[in-house]
Amino acid sequence: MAAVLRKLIQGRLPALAGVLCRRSGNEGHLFLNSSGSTLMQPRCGYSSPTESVIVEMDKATGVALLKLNIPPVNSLSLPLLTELAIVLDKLEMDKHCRGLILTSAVPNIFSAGLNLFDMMDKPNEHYSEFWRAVQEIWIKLYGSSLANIAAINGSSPAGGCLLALCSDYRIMANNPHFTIGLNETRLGIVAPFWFKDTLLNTVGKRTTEISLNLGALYSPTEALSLHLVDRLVPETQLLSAATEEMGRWLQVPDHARQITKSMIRKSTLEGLLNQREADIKNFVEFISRDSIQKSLQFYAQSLQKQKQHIHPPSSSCRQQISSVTFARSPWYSLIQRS
Ligand SMILES: CCCCCCCCCCC/C=C/C(=O)SCCNC(=O)CCNC(=O)[C@H](O)C(C)(C)COP(=O)(O)OP(=O)(O)OC[C@H]1O[C@@H](n2cnc3c(N)ncnc32)[C@H](O)[C@@H]1OP(=O)(O)O
Repeated sequence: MAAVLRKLIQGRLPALAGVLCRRSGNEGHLFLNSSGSTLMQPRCGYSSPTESVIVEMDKATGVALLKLNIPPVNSLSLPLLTELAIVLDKLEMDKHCRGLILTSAVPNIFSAGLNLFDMMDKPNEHYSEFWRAVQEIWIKLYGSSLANIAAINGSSPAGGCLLALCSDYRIMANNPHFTIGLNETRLGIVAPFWFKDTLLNTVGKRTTEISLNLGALYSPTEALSLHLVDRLVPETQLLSAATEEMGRWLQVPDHARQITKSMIRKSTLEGLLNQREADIKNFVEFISRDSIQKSLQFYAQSLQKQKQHIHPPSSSCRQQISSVTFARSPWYSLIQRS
């Protein structure tokens, strides 16, 4: 079974594998730049603010801390997804790496989900390439043989929530301004079946039904009560809590944990692996419809407008606006009763 998981992961993006550069003089740190070309060039200074995926490897424990670093909101664009795929391959192939903690280097945002502009006003070839990259990340993360903990240090809508759902365990910073959930229907789009399956496997059918249909975004406290996340901690303790939790997962022999994980996730993974091309075709057909494009444009504009109403838009104020707009969910009480 572990071999099945490994096979799922290896052999994808083979041309890109192995091009990570290791920072000389700072052992165990991998840094990638959002420009594909720089990936090929070993560099000695990596403190530029344009680093989009940062990996800090603790060689003593074999735990990699992976930080998404694309301000302002860590939206999952095609270049970011491509880089992330390379990093995940590299970590999977590193025999010393046993665990992965996924978090964000951007204050208050874990990830804003898929980059809206990769789904708007583009040729079908772009949609197709973009969706393949989204699939790839899900396959790698959901099928990862590593113990994987999400340290959710900010808002995490839609694709951001999906990233967190791929982990084995989710710890969220207990900040009432943060929200998490699959809110796709609020944008006039539809979460594909494998987003749905990932949520279903985590929170069960009734909560999935209500959450997905209504596009609900939850506060950390709500998310905990629905088992969308496993634990809340004060923001300042998030990384230490994730590290401590990782210790618990790494006490289990890797092969036993990997085979168990594979047994539980294999059929869900195969659901997509067996029909990737059809899923890409569906996505392209759906996203290129005029009505869907209009919905996305309207939504993207509404994000802009929220800011225009406030002068000047302090970051704490903007955070509150987003929370009020998307998070307060009257349907939450329905779930509580169900
Ligand atoms: C038959 C069925 C077939 C089905 C086939 C499949 C169908 C399609 C499936 C598609 C699945 C989609 C998944 C997704 O992930 S869609 C993305 C959803 N994301 C969101 O809804 C989040 C939107 N953003 C926010 O709510 C807030 O930005 C956030 C709470 C994350 C942060 O708030 P804050 O106030 O701090 O920041 P701003 O809102 O001011 O944003 C700053 C700038 O960032 C831009 N932005 C925000 N989110 C995105 C994004 N997702 N993509 C690109 N850009 C984004 C925002 O516009 C601001 O830009 P400017 O500074 O230029 O104004």
